[in-house]
Amino acid sequence: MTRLSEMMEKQPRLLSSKLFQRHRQFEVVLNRSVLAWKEIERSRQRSSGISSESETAHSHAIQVCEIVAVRKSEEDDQDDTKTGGQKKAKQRYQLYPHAFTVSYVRRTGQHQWRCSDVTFHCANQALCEEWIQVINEQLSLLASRPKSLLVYINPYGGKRRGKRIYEQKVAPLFRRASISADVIVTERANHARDHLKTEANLDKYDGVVCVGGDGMFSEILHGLVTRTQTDHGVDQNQPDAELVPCSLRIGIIPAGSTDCICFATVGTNDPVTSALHIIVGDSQPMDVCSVHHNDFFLRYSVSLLGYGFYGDVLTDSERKRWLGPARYDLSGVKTFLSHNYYEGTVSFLPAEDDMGNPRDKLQCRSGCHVCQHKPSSKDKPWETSEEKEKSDKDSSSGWSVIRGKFIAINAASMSCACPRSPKGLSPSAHLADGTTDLILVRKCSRFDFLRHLLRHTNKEDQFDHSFVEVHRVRTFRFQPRHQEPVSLEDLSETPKKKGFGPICSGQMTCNYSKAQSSWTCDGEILPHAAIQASVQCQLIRLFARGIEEQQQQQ
Ligand SMILES: CCCCCCCCCCCCC/C=C/[C@@H](O)[C@H](CO)NC(=O)CCCCCCCCCCCCCCC
Ligand SMILES: Nc1ncnc2c1ncn2[C@@H]1O[C@H](COP(=O)(O)OP(=O)(O)OP(=O)(O)O)[C@@H](O)[C@H]1O
Ligand SMILES: [Ca+2]
Repeated sequence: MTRLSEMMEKQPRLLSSKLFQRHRQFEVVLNRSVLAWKEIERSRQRSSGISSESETAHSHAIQVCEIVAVRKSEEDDQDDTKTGGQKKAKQRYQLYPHAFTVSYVRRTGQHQWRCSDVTFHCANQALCEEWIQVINEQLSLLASRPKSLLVYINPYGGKRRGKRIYEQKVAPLFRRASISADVIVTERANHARDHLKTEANLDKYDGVVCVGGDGMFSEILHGLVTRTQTDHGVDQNQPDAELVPCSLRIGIIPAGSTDCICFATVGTNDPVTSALHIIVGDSQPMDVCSVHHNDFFLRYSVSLLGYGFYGDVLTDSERKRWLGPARYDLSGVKTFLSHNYYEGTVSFLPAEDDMGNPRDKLQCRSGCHVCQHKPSSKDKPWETSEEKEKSDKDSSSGWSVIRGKFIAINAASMSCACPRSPKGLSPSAHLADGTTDLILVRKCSRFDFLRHLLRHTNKEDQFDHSFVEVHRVRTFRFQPRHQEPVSLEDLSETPKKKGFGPICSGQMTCNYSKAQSSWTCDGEILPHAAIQASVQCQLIRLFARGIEEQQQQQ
């Protein structure tokens, strides 16, 4: 076949017909990108001088790429039967028994999507079949849509509703869109990760879906990234290794406690919305931060890598798993009252100036320009501030070094927006820019820290405090103080950690050598306090499109 005839073959056919919907006649047009229908009666009224006010209400357009499926209608598909007009529907069905139903994405506000149906009646069977065939031809040209998925369900995540959510809300939509799914209900923690790492035949699939929370997503991330590196002979233990991006996209059906990754990539944590993003084949690249201790790989992070406050909250909340999502609030209050601080040294390599900065109020949204701009060199540092203490070696290589007493050290590779904090830990962090926002909260009063925390829940700037600084970085290191060579002067200082009430209490004692917190890495506790973290730009892709700027109500 010649190239021209090949191209002709791939060109979708266009259609235009007069079809019926309810008791009205519509001009229905399908072109390359849009299916549109407009009521014929109303247009005539307009041309005869009668008000055309209601015309827009009766003219609709949907993007072909947002059509879920088309099928031959059953009698039940008649719109009027649902709205009580059974008699009319029956009459029309007898008059025009040949009908087809198009299922499509409808936006309902708050970034939520729903699957809606519209049914068109045709004058004859051939026309009806032609419409179904042409719409299906168009859908088959959408190459980014998955046909086959591997689904892992955590039956114990969040409020333990994962299985029900999948069976009742997601599986019917996948069936409607002719997506085949192999489902594995996990039997233990790390079941999904281990299966992906070694057993799963990934050639069969166009994507992997997890039904659960951020912990379950983390399992899929680790399974898929590790599998990809193994297949390509890349050693994850080398902090400088150039990791190979994963070819399969990941879908998240939210059914967990925090669902921060779903929330920050879709704008809501709603299972039906996520299922529809998978069906239409959306693709959102995402940064992954690799975390090492010396030359030993620890974990990957996509959301929050936190030491001090959040590390302590997570450590405490692990013992309260039975409480479900409320465990974070209880441990949060307890940790807040403990008011601990930790000493150490943070070194980081700042991102270039043109990568924006965490306080520029440029939020990462669908089609984000910052994320589309790929830096030419990873090593060009931005200018470092004078206040920072720098060793000769470090200043020459572009590293900034900050030594201090910190209540929290947080690295947010994405905004970390979630229902608890709708704008997130770093509202202007980007999903796929190859950087993480490093937030340092220095020792301050309880009252000041509370003011800072509260700003995560309102519109005020949580970085606008003298004790908070934030840097956009490509890589950073942390060294807790007690692991550094200790000078006599250091030893004469007071203990580095204070508790609430009795000074020696809880998980830590006043023992100087234990004055450390732990890192929480997307909700998992790391076994080492001294770490090195590097952002791997766009290592994975999700079935998402980022948060949409404007809600088009339909
Ligand atoms: C006064 C209200 C202040 C509210 C401040 C809320 C800030 C919340 C920021 C949430 C950031 C979540 C980042 C998500 C990370 C996920 O990868 C991870 C795995 O699911 N989840 C957590 O680490 C789970 C982290 C959960 C952290 C909950 C922290 C709750 C703090 C409550 C402090 C109460 C102080 C009360 C004083 C009277
Ligand atoms: N069958 C299982 N039994 C026990 N634990 C499991 C099972 N399957 C997965 N897990 C583990 O459960 C943990 C929590 O899962 P998930 O993220 O789905 O729910 P969650 O309640 O939101 O937790 P998180 O707050 O960590 O996001 C995960 O770390 C995962 O490894
Ligand atoms: Ca990022």
